[in-house]
Amino acid sequence: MTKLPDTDKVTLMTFAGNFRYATWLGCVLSGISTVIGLLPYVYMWLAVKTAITQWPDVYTTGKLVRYGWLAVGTSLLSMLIYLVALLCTHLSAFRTARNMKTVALHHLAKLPVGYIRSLGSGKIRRIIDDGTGQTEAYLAHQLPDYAGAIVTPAAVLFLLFFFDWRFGLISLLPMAVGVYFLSRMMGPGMAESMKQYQNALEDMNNEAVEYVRGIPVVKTFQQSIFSFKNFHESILRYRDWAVKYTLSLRIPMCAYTVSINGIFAFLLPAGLLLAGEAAAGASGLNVVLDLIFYILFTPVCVTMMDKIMFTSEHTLQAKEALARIMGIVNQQPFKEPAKPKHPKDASIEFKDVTFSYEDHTIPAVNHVSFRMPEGAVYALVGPSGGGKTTTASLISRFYDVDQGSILVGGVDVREIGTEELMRRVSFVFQDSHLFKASLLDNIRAARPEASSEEVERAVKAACCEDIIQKFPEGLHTVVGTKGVYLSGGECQRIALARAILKDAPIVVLDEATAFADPDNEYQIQKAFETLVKGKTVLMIAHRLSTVCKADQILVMSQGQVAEAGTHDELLEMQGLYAKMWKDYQTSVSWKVGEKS
Ligand SMILES: Nc1ncnc2c1ncn2[C@@H]1O[C@H](COP(=O)(O)OP(=O)(O)OP(=O)(O)O)[C@@H](O)[C@H]1O
Repeated sequence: MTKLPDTDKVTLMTFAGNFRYATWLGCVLSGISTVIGLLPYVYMWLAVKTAITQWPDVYTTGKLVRYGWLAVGTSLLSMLIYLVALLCTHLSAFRTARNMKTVALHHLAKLPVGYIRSLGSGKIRRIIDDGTGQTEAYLAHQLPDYAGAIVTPAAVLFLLFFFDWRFGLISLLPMAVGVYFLSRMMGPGMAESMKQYQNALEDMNNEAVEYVRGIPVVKTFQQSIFSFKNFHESILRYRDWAVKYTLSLRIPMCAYTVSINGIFAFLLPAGLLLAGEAAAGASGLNVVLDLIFYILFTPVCVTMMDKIMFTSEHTLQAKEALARIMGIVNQQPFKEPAKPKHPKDASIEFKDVTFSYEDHTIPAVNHVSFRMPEGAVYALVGPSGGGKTTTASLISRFYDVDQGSILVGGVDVREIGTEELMRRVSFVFQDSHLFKASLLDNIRAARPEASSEEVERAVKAACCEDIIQKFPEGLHTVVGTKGVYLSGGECQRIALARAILKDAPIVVLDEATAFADPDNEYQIQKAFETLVKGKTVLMIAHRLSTVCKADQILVMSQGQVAEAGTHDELLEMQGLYAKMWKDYQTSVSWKVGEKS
C-alpha cells in the first residue's frame, strides 16, 4: 500500500487501490442486473394479458410461450450479471480488508506500548478484526445491492407511469410516505447511534476478554458474582442502549413498514373504482389488466425500499468502522529524533521524573531521581501500587515522561532512535508472552538474524534444555497447539533465553520468579545469573531474598523513592524497608498448620 492521503480524504476506496475499479464495475453491473431483473415482471404481465385477451386461442400466435421464455431468459441474464458483479466486488472487498488490516497492524507495532495497553486487547481486536470484516461485507454485498437499489427507482418510476399514470400515482403515494419515515430514521441521529453501538460492543469485548482471562482466579476464589460484575455491567449498558434505540425507532419503523406494505390497500379499491367507471368492454378489461401489472410489480418496490433502508444502516456501520480504524492509524507514534544520538555506555539516570497515566490526577511516578552506573544491579521494591513497574517501563519509552528526563548512556531516551533504544534494553515481563509459533521462533524473536547455534547456546545458558527435550520436535515444537503448553515458570525461562540471545547491555526484570515453583525458580536464578553478567540491571521484586545482593535498593512508595541504599544500610535506617524485611522474614518462617 502506498502512503495514505489526509484523514478526511481517506475512504474505503483508498484501501482498495486499483481494485476500486472492480468495485465500480461491480456496482454498475449490479445496477444493470437490477434493471434487467424488472423485465420478467413485464413479460409475465404480457403473458397474462395475452392469455386473457386471446382466450381461448392462446397458443395460435405463439406469443404466450415467447413471453414465458423471455421472462425466464431475462431472469437468468439478470442473475448471471449479478454473479459477475459480486465476483468483482468480492475481489475488491477482500483486497480492501487485507490492506486495512495490514496498515492498522503495521501502525500498531509503531505505537507506544502504553497506548496499546490503555486500549485493551478486546477493543483492538474488535476495531481491527470486526471492523475490517464489516467493511468487507459492506463492499462485497451491501454496496452493489445499494447501487442496484438506487438505479431501480428511475426504472420503477418509468414502469409505474408507463402503464397507467393513475395506478402509478396511487402506488407512489404510500412509497413517498415510506421515504419520509425512512429519512427520519436515517438522519444524523443514526450516525450518533452507530457510534454508541460500536462503543457499547467494544466495551463488552474488553470486559469479556478480562473476564475470560480472570476465570482461573474466579474459580479459585469462588468470586463468580463479583468478578462477573464489570462484564455484566457492560452487557447491561449494551442492553440499555439497544432498548433505547429500538424504542426510538418504534414509531417511524412501524409507519414505514405499514406504508410501503400498504400499497395494495390503495391499489385494490382504486382498481375497483376505475374499472367500474370504465364499465364493460375493452377499456374496462384494460384497467383490470393494468391493475394485475401493478399487483405483480409493487412487491419489487417494497424489496427495493427495504434494500435502501438496510444498506443505509450498513453504510453508517462501515463508515464508523473505518473511522475507528483510522483512529488507530492516526495515533501518532512517539516522535523519532531528527538527529538520533547514540548512548555512550549502559548507564541509566532518572532526573526529576514525573509521570501520570492519562486521566489520572495523582502521578504514578513523582519527582524520581537516581543514577545507575554501567554494570550496576539496582532493585526496585516497595508496596503494591508504589510505582515500580511504571518507573521501569519509562526506560524503554512505553510512555513518555511528563516532566524531567531519563538518560541512557548520557542521552535523553527521546533523542535515541527507537530501534537503537530497543536494542539496548531487554525487558522480561511478569507474564512472559509466548507467540503461537515454534520455540525456536519464540526465542529468535529477540534477534531474527540469530543462527540456530546461537539459539541453542541461549537455550543452554537459560537452562531450558529440559523443556526442549520434553518435546519430540525439540526447538521446532509449536507452542499452544496439540496440547503443547508451558507452565508460567517454563515460559519465563524461554523468555530469559530470548533476553540472553538479545544480549542487550541493559536488562529490566519485572518479577521474574513470581510464578515459579521451587524447581523452576532454581533454574530461573541460574539463567538470570547468565543474563545479567556484565549488564546494567534494574530488577523489580517482591521476594526480598532476591534483592539482598543488589548494589542499590530503591524503595518506592506512592510514586516516590522513599529510601535508597544497600540491604544493610536500609536495615540500619529502620524505615519502610526494615519493616518490609521483618514482615518477609516472618512470612518465610511460617509453616502450614503451625500455631503462631
Ligand atoms: N495502565 C495504567 N493506567 C492507569 N493507572 C495505572 C496503570 N498502571 C498502573 N497504574 C497506577 O499507577 C500506580 C503505580 O502502579 P505500578 O504498577 O507502577 O505500581 P507497582 O509498584 O509496580 O505495583 P505492583 O507491585 O502491584 O505491581 C498505581 O496507582 C496504579 O493503579
